[in-house]
Amino acid sequence: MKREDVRRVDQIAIGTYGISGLVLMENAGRGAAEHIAALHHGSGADVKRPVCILCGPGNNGGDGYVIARHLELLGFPVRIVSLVPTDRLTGDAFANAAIAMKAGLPIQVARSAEDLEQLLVDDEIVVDCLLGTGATGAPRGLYADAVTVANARRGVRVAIDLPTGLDCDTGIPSDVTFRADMTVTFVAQKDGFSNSEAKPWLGTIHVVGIGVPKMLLMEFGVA
Ligand SMILES: NC(=O)C1=CN([C@@H]2O[C@H](COP(=O)(O)OP(=O)(O)OC[C@H]3O[C@@H](n4cnc5c(N)ncnc54)[C@H](OP(=O)(O)O)[C@@H]3O)[C@@H](O)[C@H]2O)[C@@H](O)CC1
Ligand SMILES: [K+]
Repeated sequence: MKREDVRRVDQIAIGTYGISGLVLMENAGRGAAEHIAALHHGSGADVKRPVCILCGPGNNGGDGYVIARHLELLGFPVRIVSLVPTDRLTGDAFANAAIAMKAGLPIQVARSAEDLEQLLVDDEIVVDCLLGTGATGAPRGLYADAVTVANARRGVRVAIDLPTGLDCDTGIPSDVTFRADMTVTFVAQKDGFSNSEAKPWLGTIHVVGIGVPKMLLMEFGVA
């Protein structure tokens, strides 16, 4: 699907079908958490690797707070590094950040590249909830720093909905693009994911349904 179409599907699901955006976000985050948890089985070790979730300013970041809550339930040590103070979040993202805070999930705010250098460590699963379909252009400022630092760490990298920096319509990566080992994308594959140039940045792709009715998916030719 095209970026604008998948955003339209979300809007129609909420505005016309009456599905709460919180329900869509919960389905997205729970589905993503289950794929992240499944990464662990291969390692055989019974100790679950710690997970660091990088959260941006929008609903892609909102997914990260849901993922954190579900990964904790699945037994993973989890922490959140947000690039914005949580009171800067709005809507469904703010709602899930507030739930995460009340639930005692560890949240740290990174304000500079130095903060990110200290907060991101090796041997974690790093989850990219920085930018999703709301991104325009190459990652700017602290978002570029976060991608650069995350790519430099030794660990498994998971992109949520799309790797930050990758244009999901064309598949063309920016100079700074999150290099994912796995991408969990919502509703449907993004058109750009079929561009071979995008492969090194996507890793293994999983599509997670978020509860959008089949009738609506069929209208957009994805069911
Ligand atoms: N209910 C739903 O809709 C569901 C949505 N879902 C999830 O939401 C995601 C879409 O969320 P979204 O629309 O909030 O956009 P998102 O990508 O999080 O943030 C964009 C913001 O970042 C900024 N920004 C933009 N470009 C930038 C750049 N180059 N460099 C730096 N900053 C940049 C800009 O903020 P501004 O700078 O304008 O303040 C912009 O507003 C989607 O991918 C999926 O994961 C799922 O949960 C399913 C249900
Ligand atoms: K992302």
